[in-house]
Amino acid sequence: MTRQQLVEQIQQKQSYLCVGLDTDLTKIPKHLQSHPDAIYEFNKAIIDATLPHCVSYKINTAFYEAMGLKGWEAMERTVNYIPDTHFKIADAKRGDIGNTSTQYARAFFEAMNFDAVTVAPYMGEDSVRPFLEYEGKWAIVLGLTSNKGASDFELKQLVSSNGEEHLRAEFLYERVLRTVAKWGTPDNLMFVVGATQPEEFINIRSIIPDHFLLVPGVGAQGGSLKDISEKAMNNDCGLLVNASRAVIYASGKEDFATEAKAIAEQYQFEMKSYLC
Ligand SMILES: O=c1ccn([C@@H]2O[C@H](COP(=O)(O)O)[C@@H](O)[C@H]2O)c(=O)[nH]1
Repeated sequence: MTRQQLVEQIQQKQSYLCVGLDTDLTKIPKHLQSHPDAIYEFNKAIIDATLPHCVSYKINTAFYEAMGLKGWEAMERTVNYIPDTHFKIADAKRGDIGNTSTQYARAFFEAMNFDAVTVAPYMGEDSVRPFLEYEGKWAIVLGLTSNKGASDFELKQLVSSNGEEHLRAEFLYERVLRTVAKWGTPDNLMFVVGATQPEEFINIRSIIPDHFLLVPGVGAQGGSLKDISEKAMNNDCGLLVNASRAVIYASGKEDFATEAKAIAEQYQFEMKSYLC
């Protein structure tokens, strides 16, 4: 999906919600757990219910990989079920030497029909580049993540080498944004920014004004949709805000899909107010 198509979807739907399909067999409703295709059946019901309220789905591959072959099959069937109107993200956090990243890119962009893959930037340009070489596909690089451990490396200040002592030394995540932004364009590169890092949103936008941000951390992790929307939206919206557990586990009973729809609709309603 191109940037223009994504922006059109956001405008049409008046939503920048990404529903996270972090589907865990132990957390889905009891009546589905014994179904031979439980994960796929659950995902299908969630997708049918939330489709009008979101523009994207994010499949966190860990939940599927953990189930072995059956999990990979459920992932593939799920991604094929999502219509092409919706932006399909493999949250796989890949990245390796170029020769290996090329195979990861093939796995998600050729063997499977994802629009984007999340990528860890630690191994540098050759590890990210293979994900940027597909027309209409995207790398979503980890910038400032939503977890507590973001302070272990991402929020560490680098020792200044330019002699500008009056300036605060750069955070590692800022260096990542500035450097990685040169490897791609706002048409094939997004960044992950956690909704739990509100004090950094304005700074992030000053460094990468045009890129889309994939924002996990609202809902179960307590981040604020209002904060991210007011501080980091750009002229194209520029945001995909993810909620996984808050939507898919809105109810643990037979009404799970109806309740997921209701939560997705609430997010869409709030998003509408920030878009106008
Ligand atoms: O910084 C990050 C990067 C990725 N994630 C992923 O997003 C979802 C969040 O799930 P919730 O249930 O809405 O909390 C999940 O797949 C994470 O692995 C993140 O949370 N933070």
